[in-house]
Amino acid sequence: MASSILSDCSSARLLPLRRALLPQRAPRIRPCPALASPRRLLIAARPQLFPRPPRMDSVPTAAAAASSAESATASADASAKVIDGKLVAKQVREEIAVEVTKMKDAIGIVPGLAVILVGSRKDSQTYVRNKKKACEAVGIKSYEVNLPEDSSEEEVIKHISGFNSDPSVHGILVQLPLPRHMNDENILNAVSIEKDVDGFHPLNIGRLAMQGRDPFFVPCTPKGCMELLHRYGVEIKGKRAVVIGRSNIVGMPAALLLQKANATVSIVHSQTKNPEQITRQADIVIAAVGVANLVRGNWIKPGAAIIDVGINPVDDPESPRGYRLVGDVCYEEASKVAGAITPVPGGVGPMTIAMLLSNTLESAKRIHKFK
Ligand SMILES: NC(=O)C1=CN([C@@H]2O[C@H](COP(=O)(O)OP(=O)(O)OC[C@H]3O[C@@H](n4cnc5c(N)ncnc54)[C@H](OP(=O)(O)O)[C@@H]3O)[C@@H](O)[C@H]2O)C=CC1
Ligand SMILES: Nc1nc(=O)c2c([nH]1)NC[C@@H]1CN(c3ccc(C(=O)N[C@@H](CCC(=O)O)C(=O)O)cc3)C=[N+]21
Repeated sequence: MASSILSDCSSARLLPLRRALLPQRAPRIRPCPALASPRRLLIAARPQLFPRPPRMDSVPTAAAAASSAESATASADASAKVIDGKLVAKQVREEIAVEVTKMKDAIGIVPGLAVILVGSRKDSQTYVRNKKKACEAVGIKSYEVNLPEDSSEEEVIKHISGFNSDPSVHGILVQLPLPRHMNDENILNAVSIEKDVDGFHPLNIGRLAMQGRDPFFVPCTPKGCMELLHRYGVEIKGKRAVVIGRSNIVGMPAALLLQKANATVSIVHSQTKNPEQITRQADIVIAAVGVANLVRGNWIKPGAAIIDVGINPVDDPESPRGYRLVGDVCYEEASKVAGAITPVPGGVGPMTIAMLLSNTLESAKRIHKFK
């Protein structure tokens, strides 16, 4: 039966349609062996992960965060706390909306975000549309430029330069991936670091990596992961963390942030031997790979906090879209072992957009010296 096959982490299939939409990434999905029974022993041994209530002391926050932790659910045999990114992102957006209004009333400035999209990938168009909607909802002004797939680097850079010198724009985002003929580095380098709300400029990444320096902006997805850990009261200092994936936009900055927060960090990548064994030592796992259900239940230390960044479309004839999204972590298995876990969808994704709004507000405040 299709539905039971799809609920099994071992047999979800990457959607062929989406395969065509992901030219820079080969389809990656792990057929997994049947569940081994010893994992069940781990469940009994699961220690207490959350000795204290969730903290709410970082990005603008509200009492609602407490209710997010309280609303964390546990299904019949899945006992991990659900880290509800959708709910936290909503709270963050509400807090940003308040700040935007305050700023507008006090100094007449409305934060502005410019998004540049090159080409016509359906997934990128959807992301850009969602970003625009999110901006509108909190009162941030959005500017959008759509360029054809065969545009030159110079054309893209011309638009970036225009936004760099436009005082109504406080944040600039170039949607990735760019067409193959373009050099990402040349383009990302052209964004003024003061407006680099994605945090992808090499100088921002360099500052993130250095002791005693701070970047202008922290990349949105890793920032969202950290925010979820903070808001759910997951202790980071002195803990062992494993980041699976080392991309410039997620894995690498996530590892830097965990390290800055005083975790002891290991990075697992495509050439790592024994990734299961390394991951099993972690109190905190951030998975950012792009392989559906790569991380199985037996990779996880009982009680660990799992942040699943992966967004992988898999066939689902029962879903209206014909596919559904799953993470890099086999949720079904992991939620029986972990102490807390983000779902996909509804985990890190909505936080990425919320952090983009947060970075745009932060930029406008900094540029206009508004506290
Ligand atoms: N939720 C959100 O907001 C966001 C979600 N994403 C999703 O996160 C996932 C990762 O994205 P991104 O970082 O851009 O992907 P990349 O393809 O750029 O990087 C993937 C990383 O995973 C590593 N990797 C690949 N295969 C394995 C494996 N079998 N075992 C261990 N490591 C492996 C690669 O290693 P190596 O370096 O050796 O090649 C690489 O470092 C995707 O599913 C993407 O859609 C991305 C951005 C935002
Ligand atoms: N310059 C740039 N900055 C980015 O931050 C960037 C990018 N390029 N290119 C693509 C990736 C991917 N990304 C996501 C954002 C939101 C969701 C998201 O909201 N996902 C929903 C599901 C959405 C759905 O149902 O389709 C969720 O996980 O709940 C996912 C992925 C940002 N990225």
